[in-house]
Amino acid sequence: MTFHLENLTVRHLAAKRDAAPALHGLDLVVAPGEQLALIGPSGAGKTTLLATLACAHRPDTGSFTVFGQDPWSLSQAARHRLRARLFLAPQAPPLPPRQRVVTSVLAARLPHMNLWQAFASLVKPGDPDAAHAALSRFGLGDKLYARVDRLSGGERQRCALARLLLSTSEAFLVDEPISALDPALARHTLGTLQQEAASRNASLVCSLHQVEMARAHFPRLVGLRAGRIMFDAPREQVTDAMIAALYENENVQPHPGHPHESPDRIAVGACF
Ligand SMILES: Nc1ncnc2c1ncn2[C@@H]1O[C@H](COP(=O)(O)OP(=O)(O)OP(=O)(O)O)[C@@H](O)[C@H]1O
Repeated sequence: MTFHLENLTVRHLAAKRDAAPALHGLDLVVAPGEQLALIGPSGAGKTTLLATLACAHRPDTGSFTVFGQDPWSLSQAARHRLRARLFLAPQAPPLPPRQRVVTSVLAARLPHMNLWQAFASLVKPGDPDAAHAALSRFGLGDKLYARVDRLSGGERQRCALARLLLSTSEAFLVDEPISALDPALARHTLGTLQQEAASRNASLVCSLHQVEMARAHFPRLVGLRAGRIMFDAPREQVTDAMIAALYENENVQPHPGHPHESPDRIAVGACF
């Protein structure tokens, strides 16, 4: 199995001692090549679960294995090697702003370079053709030599995903990859991720706020709410009622304006 979680509880280090854990008693098994979408309201624990799978959060209790190994019983060096088999794509990728896109994408190969090769690749990109091919699959072939800080939010997200194509990872953990994309690009991006995962039999765990996209694209849906798994089922078995229960009472109430702030006053204030 790629991931095996039993009764896993995870608490953020920065959380108050009496705060509820971010994840409670989770049971989850993900096989090689399996593709699943994590859905659930804001704060449900999707990002925490992805980071836990990526061995970035140490669970409080329960059992957790990645490729059959408990990462937290390994030495730091062994855990680092295990992590190199996983690719975590965060929602806001921390790409160095002044770097060229080509250098940023080729950084996916740094774990396999010695110090000298790594330094040389920062000065002169080693394999721009590979970076170009990866970017092209996300529709960004023309951005090869652009600076990262001149990309739009959606382009930056896809630039980070292009790194995934150059990695040798066996599991992809992707946090809201389409949050900044229009519907056509979103479909294309999910399709590319899924194709890549299928071609290397990698597991794909992807968090999404777009429930209909999750239902349309992923064979298995895991619904998280308040840190607990509400359902884990093939998409055919996920009903509208289950989705409604997952998001129940999550509608945000509009913020009441101050009584003296008429829209006119706010608009005038905005002009000055
Ligand atoms: N670094 C942190 N320190 C303390 N608590 C945190 C931290 N990060 C997240 N949390 C808390 O953990 C819980 C789960 O957060 P998480 O970011 O995993 O949710 P999410 O489902 O990914 O939300 P969203 O859809 O808004 O991204 C929330 O209650 C959140 O406030």
